[in-house]
Amino acid sequence: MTDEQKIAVEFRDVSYRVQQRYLLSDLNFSIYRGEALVLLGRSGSGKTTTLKLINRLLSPTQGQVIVSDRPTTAWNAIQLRRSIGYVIQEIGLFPHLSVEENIGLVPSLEGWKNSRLKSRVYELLHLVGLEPEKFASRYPHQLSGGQRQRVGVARALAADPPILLMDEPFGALDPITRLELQQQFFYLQKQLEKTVIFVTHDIQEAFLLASRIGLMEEGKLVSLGVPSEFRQDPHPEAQRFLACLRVLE
Ligand SMILES: Nc1ncnc2c1ncn2[C@@H]1O[C@H](COP(=O)(O)OP(=O)(O)OP(=O)(O)O)[C@@H](O)[C@H]1O
Repeated sequence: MTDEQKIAVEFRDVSYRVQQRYLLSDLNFSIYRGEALVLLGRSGSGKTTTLKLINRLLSPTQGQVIVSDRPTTAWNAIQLRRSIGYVIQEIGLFPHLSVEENIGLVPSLEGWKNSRLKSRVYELLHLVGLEPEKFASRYPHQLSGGQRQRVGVARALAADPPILLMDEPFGALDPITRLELQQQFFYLQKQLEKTVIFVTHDIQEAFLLASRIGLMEEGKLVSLGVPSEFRQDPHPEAQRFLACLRVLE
């Protein structure tokens, strides 16, 4: 594979501003196929805004975000979003749709036949550790937070998108369920070879999941590297995050 073929998403000189305020500036980095890039940063550092530029919920005010070799602005927005799974914290499931209908939503919009759709939904429920017979017909309010997040992951995977965006998907869970989901997700990502961009402010989570960690501070990417490089990074914000890790050790 050439270097270009290895790249799933590329930020080229990207800035994003609202009126005169820059929420993101000078982002230049690539996300490689099959990697789990964790965007780490404190609250308000610009992580969510960066994710939204990938599935074109936002467009750069300067520069380009290239997804699968095309700038997001040249994509049909609907097609682009269907090729990118999106998991966010808590919200996201449609309350009036069953688990089965929630997971099957995108494939059914893509015109999948009922029998194929059902077997896909059941396969995905197995994959995320929920018994299909028990959960397929439930509604979101009949699930625990952890089960809802599993359904959210299954839904994001439904149409087999090559790219997954995950915005603090496990943030609201108790620590034990959280670790369980993180570990399962880690193996799932490796097995399915998805390109994942995962947002968190939790450095422990970053170390658990990341093939590379990108650190954001005030709308800038101030560090990018594999976890062992991050551990050695002298940048003050990296040091502040690493100090949180040491408290836990
Ligand atoms: N539409 C908007 N208009 C103006 N400012 C915005 C808008 N959206 C976000 N912001 C600001 O941009 C900054 C970055 O927000 P963003 O949601 O990307 O941060 P984050 O790192 O994801 O934070 P968190 O971890 O709290 O979710 C914040 O200061 C936020 O208040």
